[in-house]
Amino acid sequence: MPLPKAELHLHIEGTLEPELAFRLAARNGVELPYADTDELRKAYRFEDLQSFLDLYYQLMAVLRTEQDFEDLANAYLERAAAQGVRHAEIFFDPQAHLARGVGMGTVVGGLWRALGSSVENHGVSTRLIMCFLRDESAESAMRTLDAAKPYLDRITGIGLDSAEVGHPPVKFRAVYEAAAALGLRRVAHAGEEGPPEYITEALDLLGVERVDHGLRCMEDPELVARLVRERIPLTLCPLSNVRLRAVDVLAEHPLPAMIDAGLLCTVNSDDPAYFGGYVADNYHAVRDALGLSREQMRELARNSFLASFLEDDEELRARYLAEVDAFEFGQAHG
Ligand SMILES: Nc1ncnc2[nH]cnc12
Ligand SMILES: [Zn+2]
Repeated sequence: MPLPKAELHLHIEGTLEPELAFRLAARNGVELPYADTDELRKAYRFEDLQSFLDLYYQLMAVLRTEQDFEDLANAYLERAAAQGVRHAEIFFDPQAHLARGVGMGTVVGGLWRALGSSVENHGVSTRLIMCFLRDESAESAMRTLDAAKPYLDRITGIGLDSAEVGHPPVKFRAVYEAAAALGLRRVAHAGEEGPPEYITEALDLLGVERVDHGLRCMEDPELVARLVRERIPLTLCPLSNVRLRAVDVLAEHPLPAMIDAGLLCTVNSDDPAYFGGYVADNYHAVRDALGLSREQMRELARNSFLASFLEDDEELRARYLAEVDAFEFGQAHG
């Protein structure tokens, strides 16, 4: 049995495995510029965030109907459950679909058909977080928030993703204010490729409660001290960082230094279909490459539930935390 955990940084479109991509392409009459799944997999060599995003947006062309989004989410939830995920806060990128003529109702409706029955079907509780693409305009983000208004009963929060450098958080101040007024929780990618100042901006100008990645905070000791003091969770994605060259090799990942600094670190998979592993694979990879102890692994799992948006169900959070505390590690821990 795997260590119970929450996954807090997971792009549902990044769970599109090559086999499912080809199945949906055939179902929808979409032609992919790859002969087969092997040839597609060979394209999974990335230089940086942008080279990954190019493929990530290209493959989304196969997602067209509610059924497609439901199938995508169910495939993820099934894999996540097998990896010990008890709770998942799932990102989606509506602008990437709206731009292709796929409506908000199709995306949210399809995802919800899987998420709404996930506790019964997979034993995984879920929340949905709508991300804005930071390389699109602030006006487009505001229009997207408007388009989401009929669906806010199913959307817990907002996030900010896509190409980071050159698109500082300040650009989205107004839309974050509007989202906060609607009662939405706020997170943002910051400090993945962008500088530590973007993390500070996300905190001060967007009011984020969690920072996605936040890796580059380590370049600014004062920022680290603040993140520790304010107990701001970071959703780290170690295999993603290696694949997108934010770190050279896993053995050089700053996770141990971040834990030692007292940061509230969590481990997540980001876009597991593209980066070579789901969330337990990330836990195991850092355990092996960085020599994390059993108690550090348990702490990461505890942190994932502490950092989750379960304020509306503290009983459930307490139950998950008790599961982590009671977990008995096997030979290969975690
Ligand atoms: N790692 C990542 N960073 C920014 N945007 C993303 N969209 C999907 N994965 C992402
Ligand atoms: Zn991400």
